[in-house]
Amino acid sequence: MNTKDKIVVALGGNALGNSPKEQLELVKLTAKPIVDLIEAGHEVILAHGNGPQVGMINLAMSTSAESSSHTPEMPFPECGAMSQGYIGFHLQNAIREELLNRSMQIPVATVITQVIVDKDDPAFKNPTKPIGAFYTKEISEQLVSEKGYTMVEDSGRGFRRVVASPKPIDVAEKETVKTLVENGHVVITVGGGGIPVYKDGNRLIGVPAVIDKDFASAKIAEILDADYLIILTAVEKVAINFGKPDVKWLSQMSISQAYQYIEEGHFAPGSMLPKVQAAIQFASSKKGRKALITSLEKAKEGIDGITGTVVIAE
Ligand SMILES: Nc1ncnc2c1ncn2[C@@H]1O[C@H](COP(=O)(O)OP(=O)(O)O)[C@@H](O)[C@H]1O
Ligand SMILES: NC(=O)OP(=O)(O)O
Repeated sequence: MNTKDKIVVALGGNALGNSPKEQLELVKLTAKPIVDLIEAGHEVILAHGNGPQVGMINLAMSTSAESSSHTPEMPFPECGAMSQGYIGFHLQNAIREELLNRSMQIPVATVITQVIVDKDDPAFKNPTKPIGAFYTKEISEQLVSEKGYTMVEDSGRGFRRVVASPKPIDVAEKETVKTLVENGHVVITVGGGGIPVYKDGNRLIGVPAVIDKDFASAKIAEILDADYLIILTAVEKVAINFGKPDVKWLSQMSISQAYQYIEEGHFAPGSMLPKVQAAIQFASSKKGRKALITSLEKAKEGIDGITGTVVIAE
């Protein structure tokens, strides 16, 4: 990595936890590797997931709606907006505090960000994005019959609800984000992949979906002309034969190797597959751009080239 890169960091679920209390504790740890990058002189733009949180918010609202006429059913775009505010609140304060602890006076802000999608995206007819908690097979079957949810098994970790996940086309607040970044602010944007909206003349209209934050992160990284996309998740490296005795952890993948591994089915849909696809998208979008997939704990070592999986154009 060059001494001063523009880096989009996409934070996975393990950076945030599953409750406000857990999140408040975890973001303190999350802030450290982020601030290490800023201290090293890089321009950092943060994106984050919201799968567990948006599922939790939506479920809480729908349960309440049944029991109380005072709580309306909360549509997904509004749930996404709430998740951006809730996560951004904790994350921006943790980063602000870590910066101040290191005597750095750098403004930090979360931009409530809308991401434009195609309202006719075929994804609306085929829900694939896992959200909310993990359930046993029995409870999952109950949720299908009682609530009409679509449920899938998620990477050997249990069953989860899936919702539509259209591809990001553009970021509505991109000029605001650019201006803040150019003026030295640390910006948290496209939280939870951004609030999905489509354009209708001058209006932006919310659609019930959850955009994948890995794709939205690659999109904002391209828009901002970033040098690096870093996807931080729960594993240190990407593997082929994941979960099998002959598992092989990868330090580097060329674009063509990555396509081949996708073809061979090595990356689970809804978890590692979108990360690898987003890494390919960004690394192949312009010469010199690199994507790195590693764990939050190993972020610093990954950035120093010691670990992680780097995706680069040939
Ligand atoms: N081929 C693979 N290599 C590494 N991890 C994989 C692979 N396939 C599936 N996974 C799983 O994908 C998870 C990351 O996806 P997920 O938890 O959905 O991401 P996020 O950090 O964005 O919440 C890993 O922790 C791992 O359990
Ligand atoms: N929106 C989104 O991609 O969230 P996760 O990363 O938590 O799945």
